[in-house]
Parts: sequence; C-alpha cells; structure tokens
Amino acid sequence: MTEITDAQKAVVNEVARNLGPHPPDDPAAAEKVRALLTEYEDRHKCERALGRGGGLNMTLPKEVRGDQKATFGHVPGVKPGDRFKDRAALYVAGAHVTLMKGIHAPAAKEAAEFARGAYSIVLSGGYVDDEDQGVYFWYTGEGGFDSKARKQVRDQAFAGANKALCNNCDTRTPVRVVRGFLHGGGGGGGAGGAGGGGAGGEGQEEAQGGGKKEKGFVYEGLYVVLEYKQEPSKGEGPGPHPLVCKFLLYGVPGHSTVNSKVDFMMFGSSSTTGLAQRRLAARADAEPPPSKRARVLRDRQAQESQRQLMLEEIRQRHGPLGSLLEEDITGGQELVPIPLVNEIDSEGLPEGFKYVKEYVWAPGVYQLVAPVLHFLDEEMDEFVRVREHGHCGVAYNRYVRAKDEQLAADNKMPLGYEPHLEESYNKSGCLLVTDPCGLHECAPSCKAAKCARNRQVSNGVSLPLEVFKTKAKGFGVRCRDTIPAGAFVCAYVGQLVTERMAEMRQGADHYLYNLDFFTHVYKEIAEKGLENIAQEVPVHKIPPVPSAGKVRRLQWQAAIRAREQAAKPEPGIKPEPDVKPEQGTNPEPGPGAQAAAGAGAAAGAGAADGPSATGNAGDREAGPVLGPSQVETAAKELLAACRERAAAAPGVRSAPPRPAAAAGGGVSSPPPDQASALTRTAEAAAAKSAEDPGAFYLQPIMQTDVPHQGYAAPVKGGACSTTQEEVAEWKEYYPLLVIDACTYGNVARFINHSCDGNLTVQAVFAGSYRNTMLYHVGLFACKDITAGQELSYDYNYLAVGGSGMECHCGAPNCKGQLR
Ligand SMILES: C[S@@+](CC[C@H](N)C(=O)[O-])C[C@H]1O[C@@H](n2cnc3c(N)ncnc32)[C@H](O)[C@@H]1O
Repeated sequence: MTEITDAQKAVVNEVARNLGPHPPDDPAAAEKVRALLTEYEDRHKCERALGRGGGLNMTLPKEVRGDQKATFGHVPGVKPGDRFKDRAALYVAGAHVTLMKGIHAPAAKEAAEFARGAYSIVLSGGYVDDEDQGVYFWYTGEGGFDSKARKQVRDQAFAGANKALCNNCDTRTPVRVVRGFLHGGGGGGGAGGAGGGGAGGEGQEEAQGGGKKEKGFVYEGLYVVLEYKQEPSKGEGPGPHPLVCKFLLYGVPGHSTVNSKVDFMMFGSSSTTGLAQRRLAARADAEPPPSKRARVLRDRQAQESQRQLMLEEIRQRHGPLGSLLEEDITGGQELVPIPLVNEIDSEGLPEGFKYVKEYVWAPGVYQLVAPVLHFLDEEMDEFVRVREHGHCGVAYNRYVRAKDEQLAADNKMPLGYEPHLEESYNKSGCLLVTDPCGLHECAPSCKAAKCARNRQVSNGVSLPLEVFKTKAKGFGVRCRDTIPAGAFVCAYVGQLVTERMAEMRQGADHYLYNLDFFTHVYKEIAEKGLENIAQEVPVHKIPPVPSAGKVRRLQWQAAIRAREQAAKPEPGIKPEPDVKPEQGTNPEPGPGAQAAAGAGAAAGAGAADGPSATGNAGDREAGPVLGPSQVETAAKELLAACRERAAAAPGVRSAPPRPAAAAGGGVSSPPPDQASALTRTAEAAAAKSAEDPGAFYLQPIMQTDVPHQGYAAPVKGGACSTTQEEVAEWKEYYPLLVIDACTYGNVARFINHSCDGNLTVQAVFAGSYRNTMLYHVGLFACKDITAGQELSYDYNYLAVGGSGMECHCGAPNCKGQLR
C-alpha cells in the first residue's frame, strides 16, 4: 500500500491553504446549474419518449450545453458530493466537459493552459491498474486500452492528456475528480467504461438481476497530483505487459468529499493543540444518524425512564455473560448509566475511586476564578466585556465572524484560515471544526435554538459509553452505538491540583492532564512571531492569557496594596498617592491582609489578583511596589506595544482607538469597601475589572516573552503547608493547573492512548470555566466510530518529553511508546 510521505502531506497542506477553507458558495451559479440540468432531463425524457436513442447531440444542443467553458478548480454552483445521473449531466454542469474521455485536458496548442495541467478526470473503475484507497488513489492514464477486451494492449506515454496530468503535479494545480458509482441490486463496481470513456446518457436506475441499481457520478472535489510514474500494467496472463502511466492523487482537505477530516495537522503542527483548525463534521445541516445516540433529554421523567431502559439493556447485554461488574459507575450522576464490564478477569474499579461529574478542588489550592477576558484586539475586547458577560457563545461567534468578514473584504484574510462559524455544532450537535482559540458555549440562560445546541459540553455525557477491560492496557472505554465525527464524547474531569502537587503524586501520575492547551498555543505564537501567526489566524481571535510577566506582577502588587488598604478600614480614607517606595522597602502585608486573603479563599472565591500570600513572597524579589498610576502606565505601555505589533503585522487590521472613557484608569486604590469586595468574591473582581479595564489586563505572550510554567498558589495558612519550595513557586505568576483523575475522576480517565486516535481534544469555555487557565477539556470524535470500537486519543506525551511506556495501541502507525 502506498504511504504518503511527509513532504507530500506538506504539498497537500500548502494547496489546501492556498485554496482557502472550502469551496465558495455561489447560489446564483448553483441555480443556473440546476436549471440547465432540469432542461437537459426534460429533453432527454422527450427523446426517449419519441423512441430516439437519446443521441447526445440531440439532448445536448447548444442552448442546453450553454457556453460551458473548461475551467480549473471548482465549477461555480457545483459542490463536492453533488451527484449526476450520467456523463451528459456532468458536461451540462461543467464538472467534466468532455463526453467520452476520462481526462479532460487543454489541447497542447493552448500552451499556457496545457502547462498548468488537466481540468478534470473521471474515475470509473475500468482499469485494473487503478488503486483506489479512498482519500488517495493511483489513477491510470489514457491510451492503449481495448475497451472490448477490457485490457491494456499498447504502452501508454506521457503525452497529451497524460502529460497534462504530469503538469498538474509539477505546478501543484489541483484537478477535479469525478467518480462513477454503481450500487444496489447485488451489483458493484464502476459505473462508466474504461478510463471513464463509457459515456453515460442512459437512465440513472436500471433493472438488472432482479434488483434496482443506482448508477451515476459524484463530484468528489479537488485532488492534488502528488506523483507520476510509468510501469507495466497488472494485466492477466504472462508478461511482459504494456506500460501504463500512473498518477497518485490525494483529496484536498475541505475541498473533497473523502477528506472532510484533515488527517494530518495543518500549519505543520504536530501537537494536538497548536493553531491548526480541523474540520470534523462535514455539514452544518446534517441529519442526525438513525441511532440512539442523541439522548439529551430535557424532561426529567423522560430522562429517568430512558435511564431505566438503558440499564435494562445493559443487564441483558452483559448480565448473562457474568461480565457486568457495575451497572453504573457514575452512581446516577451522568444522564446515562456507564457500566463497568470485564470479560477478561474479575478486576473492578480501583479502590477508593470516586466518580465525579465536575472538577473538584484539591484542598489548599487557591481557587482561580476568571477575571473578565481581555483580547489584544480592542473591539473584540470591548465586545467581550460587554457581551460575553451574558455568556452567549453564539453572539461571540457571530461577532468574530463579522470581524473575519471585514478582514476578508479588506483582502487580509489569512490564507487557509477557516472563517469563524456562527455555530460551532451542527444540528446533530456535532462539532464542525476544531478551534485553537477555544470554543465558547452558551449559558443556560440563552434560550434561542442555536444557543441550546451550543451546550454540548455543558450538557455532559449523552452517549451510551461503557468502561471495559482491555487485553493489554488496563481498562478502556467504548460506546455501544456508532459515534459520528464531531460528536462530543466527554470532558476530562478530575481534581484540580497545582503542577507542583502533581509532581509530588509520583506513582499515581497516570491520570494527570495539564491544563496547558493555551500554553501550547502561546508557545506557537511566541515561536513563530505575531507577524507569522497573523498569516494563519486573525489576531482578533487570539485568546487572552494572564500575563506571565511584568503586568501580571504589577497587578498583583497593586492588589496587595488594595488589600492592605482594606485591612485597615478607616472612614474617609483616601486612595494612596502615587509614590514610588525605595528599593527593598516593600512592606510585609499585615495580618489583616493575610486574613483577608484567607477569608477570600475559604469562601472559595479568590480572584486572579487575590492571593496576598502569593504576592507577598514574590514581592520581596520583585522589587519595589509601584504606585497605581505606575502600574497603569506600565500596563498601558505594554499593551500599546502589543497593539502596535499586531497592527504592523501584515493582514491585520488595526483597531480603532478605544474611547477614552472605556479605556479606564488602570489600577487605582479602591475605597476600602470596594477593596474588600474585591477579595471576597470573584464576581466583584470581574465587575471591578469591567469598570476598570486596566486592572486585569491580560495580554498574549509575545515573541520575546516566552511563556513559562508556574503554579496556582496554595493558600497560606490553609490546609496546605507552606514549605520553602512552595514559597519559591509563588514567584511564578503564570498559574498552571493540572487535572488529576486518579482518585476523583470521570469516564475520561479510562480512555487510553492511541497513536491513531479516534478522538480529538478541544478546549471549551463553558459553565463557570471560561478562562485560558481553567476550561473544559472536551473530547470529540474526530472520525466516524463504529459501535464497540475502543475510544482513544493521542496523549501527546511527546510534548512533555515522552513517557517511556510501551504502547499497545495496535495502530499501523504506532510509534512504539506512549507519545
Ligand atoms: C488515563 S489512563 C487510561 C486508563 C487505564 N487503562 C486504566 O486502566 O485506568 C492512562 C494509563 O493507561 C495505560 N495506557 C493507556 N494507553 C495505553 C497504550 N496505548 N498502551 C499501553 N498502555 C496504555 C497506561 O498505563 C497509562 O498510563
């Protein structure tokens, strides 16, 4: 079997990028094609009724043929997947504008066109030398084929249409591919004659062998010619056989039916994150497959009876075999029961394991709650502050899409970038395209139908999953029903710990998941530089991140000062003047300040600016505490620099300046009542931030500001003791949380790794986790999965230096180690 090399994949990716995300919509052209096809159909019926054989010139007079011109690329009004009853219909639609030949190429005398390549080919299964692997195939050129004897009788040469196909390869001009099909009635095989030479013109359905056969052609989309060669035909009998010209073609992601899923990451990223977008489900309006998988039931009663039905089904399926160890490991927490099945031995759930449906916090971990998200793009920022508060993901999508459209109108759209969709999921709830900038789901308060669909992760597990014992990988997860590409399977849930705590859980580290999706994204941004990133994804989409540098540090220091103010409330106290204390005179916060921080944490509501203990430890080395206006100035300077760079990046529209009032005044020492509110609840912090945009200004990490990993701060004086090491950690300002699903976890902790997984990871902002530090880790099907097939994803351990564990995934491309 042919292996596609990395270099060839890169060629396909490049062509895909140049073509854009998908064929352009052209309703007027589609209407014209439809009208022409109807006209052709009517005439064809007429000819048949008159007893005439449907001669092609009769059924295709000029007025029907129209002025079909041969073109490269997609034909306006014809989409991949469109079906045609015969070759004449293909002609009329302009998909393959020759009635007899398998390859439609310009005449050699049209030198400039010919040098680009052929326009289209028909793959009809007539040649024994064709090898069809679906997403790619070897196509046999034309010439020397005896269609009566159905064998190759003479050598083929790289001349004429064959030479044109070589030109497609050399110039990377994609060629349209049409495939003949014939199904039903117990038959099979190709529809047309050899090399597509058998012109249709006959009925779409024919009675044969007692059954109805459907015959026709489907426009498969654009393919890249990756390679050509000449070799002896595989003809029957003793050789030597005549030579045939062969061409290796590969479907362009987004532009061909067989490749609605991109098999390899675009933009050269090998990580499961990165800036690549991947199309998962094919169409926005796809009908739900006839399966039991859509089990999201709103009505409690219906839910319960459905649960009971499912439990009964589980008992019937596994009970008699004696393999059912637990009927529902979720203890009724999930909408659907998830059984534990062991057909191998009697091993049950690990001792002490507790199923949790949502994140739980490890004792002593400061609960980070998102401040308002801020974006580099000012309009975006403004919009999100005002509208995202309502947590309407559809409104967010619509806004980003409008901005994308504006960019496209200005001809500044990054090549290959898929414009933002208004809806992340199709009507069946399948994710349409992965988004490296995170997916925004709607809050339950959003009532529109589109919003209701936009809650797949929020709604939780709805597929009939089961945990089962595998032969070589411990437990695994499978689904009793088929899962269509793009369907949400589950989120990775467990206990939230700091990275340091995770490191200390040695021997029980098999269930850790770093919440570093955005660290990877920012790393890619840092490595490639904003200018280059702007070529791949519009800068307005770059998600916000808490600054790992100066601004963040300054914010925290300012927050400590605010808290100190709050600790000694005196009526009529004035905000502190902007004094720059001497180097090294950073005062220890008083006991009141610590108490305030402790109280905030105990209330489970520490905002990102909150931990005074954290700031305290860091301050001593961080230098002097700056006055509020200095903080503000520094923040503004950094932000201005970011914006300048973003505006200077090619393809990026510079944002209009924000109105002075909205620009806000940065961090100011709030009056005591406000300051204490700030430490008490995250909502207050968010509200404060909304009033005071500079206060929590977050910025993407720029090229020079390489992200570093840090820790969420354990609460001083809380359940977690504050060792020297931990204090040292607090100097880090970028909080990295880790999900540990060893003891507290959900079904996702049983999903194994595969080097060719059928699930993909997507960061999702939903519920109260709407932060680049703390979000949902959604696992979605990245291909259609058959019932009972084990679910798996690439752990991507490579990103953290490999695991050294032997991999038993069994995939043909297995790398041997969990990677
Ligand atoms: C998140 S757990 C998956 C569930 C696990 N099999 C269980 O029984 O709990 C990850 C661990 O499962 C095992 N595992 C997962 N995928 C594997 C693979 N492809 N080959 C070998 N072991 C695997 C490894 O021990 C790994 O550390």
